[in-house]
Amino acid sequence: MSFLYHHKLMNLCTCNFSGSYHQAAVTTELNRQFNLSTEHGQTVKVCEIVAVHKTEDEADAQARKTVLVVFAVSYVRRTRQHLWRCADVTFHCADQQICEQWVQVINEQLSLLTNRPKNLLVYINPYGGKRRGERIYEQKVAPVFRQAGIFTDVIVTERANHARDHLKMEANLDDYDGVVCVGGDGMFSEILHGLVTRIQTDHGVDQNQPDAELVPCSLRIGIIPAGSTDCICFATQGTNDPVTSALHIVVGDSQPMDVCSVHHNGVFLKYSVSLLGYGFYGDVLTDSERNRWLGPARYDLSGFKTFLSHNYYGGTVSFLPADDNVGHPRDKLQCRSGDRGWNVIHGKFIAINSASMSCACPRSPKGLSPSAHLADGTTDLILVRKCSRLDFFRHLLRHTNNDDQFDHWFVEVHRVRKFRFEPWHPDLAPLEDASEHPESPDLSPISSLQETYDDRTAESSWNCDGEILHHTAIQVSVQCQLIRLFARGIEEQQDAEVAV
Ligand SMILES: CCCCCCCCCCCCC/C=C/[C@@H](O)[C@H](CO)NC(=O)CCCCCCCCCCCCCCC
Ligand SMILES: Nc1ncnc2c1ncn2[C@@H]1O[C@H](COP(=O)(O)OP(=O)(O)OP(=O)(O)O)[C@@H](O)[C@H]1O
Ligand SMILES: [Ca+2]
Repeated sequence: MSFLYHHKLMNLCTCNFSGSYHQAAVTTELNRQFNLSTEHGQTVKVCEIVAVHKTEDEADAQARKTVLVVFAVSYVRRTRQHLWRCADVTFHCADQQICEQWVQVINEQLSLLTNRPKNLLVYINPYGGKRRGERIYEQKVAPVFRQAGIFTDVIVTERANHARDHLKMEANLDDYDGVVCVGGDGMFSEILHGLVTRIQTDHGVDQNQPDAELVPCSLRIGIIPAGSTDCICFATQGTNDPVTSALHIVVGDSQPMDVCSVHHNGVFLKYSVSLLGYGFYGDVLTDSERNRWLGPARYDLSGFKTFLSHNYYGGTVSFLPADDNVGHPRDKLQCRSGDRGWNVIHGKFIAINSASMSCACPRSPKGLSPSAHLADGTTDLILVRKCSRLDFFRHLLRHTNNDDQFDHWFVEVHRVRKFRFEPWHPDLAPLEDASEHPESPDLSPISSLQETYDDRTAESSWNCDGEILHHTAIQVSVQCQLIRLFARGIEEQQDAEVAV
């Protein structure tokens, strides 16, 4: 008998068997990666099969006037730009027993994939982004989970911090293999805080100790993008598409990720996984909160306004470079305990950004720091000093094209493990910043906007993954691989099939 590839009636390669086809042979075939040898040479890996099920194909059976048994394999198909879709390939055969054997063996093989989640706790923010969280989940994600046989408990949040508090205090984490967040970066931040805090509490770890060794979370987090920026989702899978996210969850992907802990004078403030931004991105966020009703467009409006304000802020940044532990045999640094190798920079800054991942998002497909790594225990500290509006505009523009946004006299970038920021105290602030470029004329005529601006007293706020921090003096420390996502990082572009 032969298995027929639906529509094109292709023989399933090496499966042209007659008589009884015993289970071991089927397993061997599967172990050989389940080759659907079509004219396109397509291969489906067992680990990318979503589900297998017997189906009816009466119309086809009538047309051929034979009784055909049919089973369908749903699998992950890559389309363009890191988009994944669930595709079906249907097999026909005349022998019911063989058909059942195939279904059984494929299911057995799938059950051996222990990285796949079986029970998930899902939180939906109905107010994130364009307020489509519930619809996105019901229409695009729930059917994929159902098909893959995943059980879910779904909670639609009723207030801000509902998900965080539920995870922190109520949820029975033993019941689940993962937590799914339907929303944007702010909603992800809730899940992150709920989960990390819960694990530390359960293990008696005090988060207020900046040097505490935090306990990594065993539960993975899935992100179904339904927010305004969706940077964490975009930067970890290359697209902000709900179906793609659902499929990364189904196949049980695992991507470790660094988390920055932020303290103020020894008191824990927040965790961050993407952007910690003072100055420009802090001001954009503060302004945008007043215009939440505008949805994602609020960031463009506030970005434009903040750009025109052209504020800069005095302060001192100290950081511990990532390569400090390497040293040099002639650096005269003897082996002693305590913090060594801290660099200190005083200056007036338009922006101080710490990017723990690329922060790629639809607004900036390569992100704030295109080469930042997700799980290397470091964050990229980007210092944008006071410069003209035109220069800052050029710098921003380079986030949208292939030019190097760090290649400006007023921008420097350091890969660090820890950093601190201290705003200048008004009485102690130097009158002039020696680091300013001698030739940095402000070419724009908008200086009247700054009449009341005093850079010795002005303070910005920190944008911590889209949440405002209420302290400006902060200490930041990267916690290497504290959490894991249902993701695999951005895949090298493969020869994607064109969607039909
Ligand atoms: C000339 C065009 C330049 C466009 C430059 C775009 C750079 C965009 C870089 C985006 C980086 C996002 C980092 C992710 C941060 C998230 O944790 C956080 C929470 O979701 N999102 C934001 O804070 C939301 C941050 C949103 C920031 C939007 C900034 C828009 C700037 C617009 C400047 C306009 C200048 C026009 C002059 C004529
Ligand atoms: N039921 C709710 N009512 C009001 N606010 C909520 C509710 N559930 C969650 N939130 C809060 O809504 C805020 C924004 O949510 P979310 O991150 O999902 O969308 P966004 O801000 O539009 O997107 P992004 O963070 O990607 O820019 C979060 O800070 C979250 O705490
Ligand atoms: Ca990193």
